Amino acid sequence: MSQHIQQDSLPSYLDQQPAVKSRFERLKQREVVLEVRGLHKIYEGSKGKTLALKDVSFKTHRREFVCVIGPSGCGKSTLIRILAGLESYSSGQVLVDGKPVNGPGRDRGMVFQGYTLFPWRTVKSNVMFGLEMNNVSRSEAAREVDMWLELVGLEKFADAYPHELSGGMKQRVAIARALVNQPRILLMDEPFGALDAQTRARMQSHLIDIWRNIDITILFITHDLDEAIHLADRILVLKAHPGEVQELIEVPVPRPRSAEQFNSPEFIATKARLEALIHPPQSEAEQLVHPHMIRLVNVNDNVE
Ligand SMILES: Nc1ncnc2c1ncn2[C@@H]1O[C@H](COP(=O)(O)OP(=O)(O)OP(=O)(O)O)[C@@H](O)[C@H]1O
Repeated sequence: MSQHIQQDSLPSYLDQQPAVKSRFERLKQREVVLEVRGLHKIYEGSKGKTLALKDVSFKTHRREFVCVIGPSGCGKSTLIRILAGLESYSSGQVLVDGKPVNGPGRDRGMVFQGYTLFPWRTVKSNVMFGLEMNNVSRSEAAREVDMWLELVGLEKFADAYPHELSGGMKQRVAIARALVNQPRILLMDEPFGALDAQTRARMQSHLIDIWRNIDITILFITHDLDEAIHLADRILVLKAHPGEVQELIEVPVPRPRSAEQFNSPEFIATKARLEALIHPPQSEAEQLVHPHMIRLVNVNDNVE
């Protein structure tokens, strides 16, 4: 497919091929695993109150892959921390399988951007941690851990320590650790944000493989529009100040997904829509506002 598809010859991101359309119809008939209703979050800080989330509502169906994107400060991390039960909310409801979320629970696994492994524990012992917390017997835990390490392709590194692993491998351990409790939802906050481009692409396909093979619903935060389109069934687009739902986009790119699709008309049309939502053209007045640049040190040479 040509890299240079003219914007005006693009299909609409709302157009869906029959296979994509029927997949969404089936998806919407699956049970709702996560429901967020009228969620508000107000932070009270030294500078007064910040309305971080305003009336956020959406539903996620079983085995759906939802990505959340939006400009910096739109409340993505606040949202995922509330869903994980790590942050309180001011009003609204968060329901997992119809039950209100009041704190962290086994039904939700979490993977963060930073490497959050315990450096003094081996890979196996890191993955076992979640099971120990839930009082699973050692023999059962060992069996479970072996299975999950195999799923993320790290069985040969079971006895390695985190400092012996690459960034991608550490995130695979973090994924195994989140999945070992067999949660209903995997909450991922920019999990591949610190990886180099090649490792990131490999981790994306790996995550798709895992998701296809197990009964898991994924909510994945990213800044990267390509990543969101490549991974998601639907993309929740938030806007900032206050963080509100702008649109919930059904990604028209067929599955199975592959790197070749990055240049397909559906992909490009979806990306153009996301860009228009996230980086709307600046008004003339806004364009005129430049930060005041001051020269802090004496420099004589001209760099241009
Ligand atoms: N603990 C806090 N106290 C006060 N305000 C906060 C706190 N945490 C976040 N905020 C504010 O809430 C809003 C949403 O922040 P949040 O970190 O959730 O956004 P984000 O979309 O994840 O940002 P980024 O993409 O830059 O990580 C911002 O205006 C932020 O300044």
